[in-house]
Amino acid sequence: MSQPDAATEPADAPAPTPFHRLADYAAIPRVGGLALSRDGRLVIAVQTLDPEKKKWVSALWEVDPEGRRPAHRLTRSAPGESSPAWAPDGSLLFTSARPDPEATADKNGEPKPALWALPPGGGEARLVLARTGGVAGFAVAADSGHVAVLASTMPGAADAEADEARRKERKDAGVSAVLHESYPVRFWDHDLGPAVSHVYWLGQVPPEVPAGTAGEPPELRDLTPEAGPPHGAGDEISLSPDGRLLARSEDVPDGPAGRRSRLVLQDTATGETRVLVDDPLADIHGGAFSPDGRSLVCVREAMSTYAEPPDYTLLLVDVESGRASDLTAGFDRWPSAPQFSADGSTVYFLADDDGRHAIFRVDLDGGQPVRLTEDGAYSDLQVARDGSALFALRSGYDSPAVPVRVDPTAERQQPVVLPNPGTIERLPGRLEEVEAVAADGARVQSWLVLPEGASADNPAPLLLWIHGGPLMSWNSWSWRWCPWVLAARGYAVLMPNPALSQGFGQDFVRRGWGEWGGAPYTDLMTAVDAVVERPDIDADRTAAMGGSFGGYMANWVATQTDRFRAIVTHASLWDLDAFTGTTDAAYYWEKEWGDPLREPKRYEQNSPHRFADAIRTPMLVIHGDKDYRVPIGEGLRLWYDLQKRGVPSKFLYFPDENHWVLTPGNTGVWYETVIAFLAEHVLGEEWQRPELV
Ligand SMILES: CC(=O)N[C@@H](C)C(=O)N[C@@H](C)C(=O)N[C@@H](C)C(=O)O
Repeated sequence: MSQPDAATEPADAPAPTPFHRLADYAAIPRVGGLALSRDGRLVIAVQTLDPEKKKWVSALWEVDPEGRRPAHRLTRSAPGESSPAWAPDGSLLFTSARPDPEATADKNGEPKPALWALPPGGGEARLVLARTGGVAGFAVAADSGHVAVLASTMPGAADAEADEARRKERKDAGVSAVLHESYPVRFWDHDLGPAVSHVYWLGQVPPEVPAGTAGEPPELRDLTPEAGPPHGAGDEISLSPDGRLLARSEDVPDGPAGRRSRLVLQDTATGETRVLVDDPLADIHGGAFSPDGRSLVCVREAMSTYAEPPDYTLLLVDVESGRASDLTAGFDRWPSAPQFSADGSTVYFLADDDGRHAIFRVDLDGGQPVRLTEDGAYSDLQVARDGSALFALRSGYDSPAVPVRVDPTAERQQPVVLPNPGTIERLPGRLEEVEAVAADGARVQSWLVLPEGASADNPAPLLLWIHGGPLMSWNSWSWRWCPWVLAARGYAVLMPNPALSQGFGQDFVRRGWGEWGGAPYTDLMTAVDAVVERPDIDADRTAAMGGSFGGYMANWVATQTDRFRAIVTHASLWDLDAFTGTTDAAYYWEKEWGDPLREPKRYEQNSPHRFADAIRTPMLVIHGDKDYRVPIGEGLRLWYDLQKRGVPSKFLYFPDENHWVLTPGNTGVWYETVIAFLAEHVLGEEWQRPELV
């Protein structure tokens, strides 16, 4: 079954859906980030293409929480606006690299994000705070309106001037080198050091000065003057409602080359710091204050070991004594992003559950968590101050993220979608949930996207898409890996959640722990075996693809079976030993796999490169040079190993992309190349080399 690619049709012919043409796909508005004010105003961040179509730019839109009026745009600037948060007086704070006569530009000429405020009644936004290294984030105290900011600062710089002078000195001397004395040195897509993040106390947002008057730059007090490499003061902060306390996750050494995080509390008036939760066997993340400021709820991640995967629970912590109790004991899911209810008697949180990322509620006086939402994946959870509603972003394979209103008392509900610019009117096919049973009896849940017209008379070619992580699951919309772009070209897309996937219980994770080539692989094959039995699927025309861990698995699939006609592998792990020493956080992986020199077993049994001779399937290798999570060496070595063996293969290389592909142009050629490669090998069409690569 093959459908014409609208890209080859006359440009003025209407495409049936925005997924048929990559240019239309790139132009769909993308909702991300939601903030609720204390008087119930709701704002979302919406990304759209800039006029040159070179990048996506975010703007803030106001959404009607009652769902009666259409959303309207609040901000407009070329660099865009993001990270919205309301102050109690109704002004809207956000970060933006938009120009301002008084804003400090980065001395390399790149404007950096600064803190801005939109007045309560609307009008012109004004600059609140600019730093040479930019404002990386901020927190607002819910009742008092005090503000703390995160800003990267050069070592030893006592104030903004010294920070700027040190940056200039390096620039003038032509120095970009960093001397490290502790591990790690990189994180996902950026280098660590020499500047590290500090937390500054801004206090109340300074009042607006009359037009034409130069206001004094606000005075900042460094709450973390001792912040040092590699991660400085961290990047997760929250303020108590009265602004008197600041909670943050602080990164500390864990063995000679490892890190873990603990929860610290600071008095914002004196800067005095005390460790609130510190557990040598766990990472402590986040920390949301109760409405009365007396408790905090945070996430405890029991660190993994060679024998056991990590496990997560919610801790309720008494601010005064530091006493912590487990709020979700016995709950066989991994809770995250907790928030107190308006009256402080309940905690709402998110957790992967059975191919969904649902909202849950747990009462402080005991009882098991209750799932509030039926389908979809939720994020950006916000609690209305009067307790009447929850607001969040909801996505799924049926919809990209859109703002929704959720009833805090109802169970397994479908939320009310609020008018917004990101709703998709029509998808090019339909979504089904399917399941299969593995040899050991485990249930393997999958999402199956079917193209329009797939039937027994017209069976669709099948694409197995493998998720990353691996401790994640397919449950939410992804612009990066969108099955509907492939469905619009006639493919059915199978997205299984094999062993190691989250949301199916701890035993399901254990089935694959340290044995990536075992149950995770066989579960995927079980899912494919079940789906190719369907009359609307063409069992002879199949391909497999995945990114990151999904890329590892795509490589592993290539070494284990010739059943697929083509394999696409993006940002993939190829040689597990080489990967472990060069990824940004080696200690994370060594917990599961062991030290490669002392405990080589898991590397030997699971590293795809050791089985390279078995590969017969044509492969498309994709990698970004700036990927510090799965370093480029993995892609280069894989490509060389394929070429050396004469395996039909191509290498789509992105010199300036990282673990993700972030620009519209590169995203376009990513999809175009994948589509062309699949068309050649799966559909038997002639190879069409994408023009621009
Ligand atoms: C510290 C760490 O490595 N964490 C993992 C979640 C991770 O980054 N895994 C990658 C190999 C991966 O698969 N990434 C996923 C999240 C992706 O989709 O890029």
